[in-house]
Amino acid sequence: MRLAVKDLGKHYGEQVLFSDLNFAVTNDDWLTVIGESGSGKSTLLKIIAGLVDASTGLVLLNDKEEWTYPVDEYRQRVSYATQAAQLFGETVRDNLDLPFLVRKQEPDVKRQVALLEQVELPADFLDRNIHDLSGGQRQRVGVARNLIFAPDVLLLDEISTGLDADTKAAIWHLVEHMQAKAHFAVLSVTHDAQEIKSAKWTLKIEDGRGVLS
Ligand SMILES: Nc1ncnc2c1ncn2[C@@H]1O[C@H](COP(=O)(O)OP(=O)(O)OP(=O)(O)O)[C@@H](O)[C@H]1O
Repeated sequence: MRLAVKDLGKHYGEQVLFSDLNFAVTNDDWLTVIGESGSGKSTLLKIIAGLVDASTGLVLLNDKEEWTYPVDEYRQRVSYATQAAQLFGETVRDNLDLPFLVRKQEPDVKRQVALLEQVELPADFLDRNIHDLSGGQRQRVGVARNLIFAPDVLLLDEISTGLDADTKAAIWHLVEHMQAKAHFAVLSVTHDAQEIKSAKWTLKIEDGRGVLS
């Protein structure tokens, strides 16, 4: 698997966020995306997720442009998690059933419970009403939903912002554990000092350019 960004640029009217971004990620890579507020980090992830159009350049998944994939297939391969996980329906189960339903499969309760346990939520959370969850619990359920089926690329948009240290640790533990098992690539946008400090590979968006280091 290889996801590449080629000469990518984005502007809103006169406002140029970035231009000529070039990089590629492959299995087991973890690229941490940093830069000042407003530099376009979230926009970059949304372009890669297929939610926002680029102004110039290409996003290639396995050498094929992202738009050539059927939308459902692309979303399954390139999974996007945001700061405020959008849960829907009534219960946690509704949310963890979704990845199975879009694949026309019967929900696998064992797998759902295993994922919950990895983010330190007990099995009976499956029947919790989503409105009764704390922010950190919602985020854990959101990330568990992204990882029920391993994607090729996991996009994390400031998912640990505002979370307490235990919740952050539980979520990172799940992502690292699943990456070691399934070998997907991670692109993670963050302002978290600890996360930036421990990053092995970073893309800094600075003055509209991307600097890899
Ligand atoms: N749909 C839109 N229309 C016009 N401008 C937009 C739109 N979406 C984002 N922007 C602008 O693009 C700029 C970059 O936004 P983006 O959210 O990508 O930045 P960011 O680097 O992720 O910022 P932060 O670190 O604060 O989350 C901002 O100035 C924002 O106002």
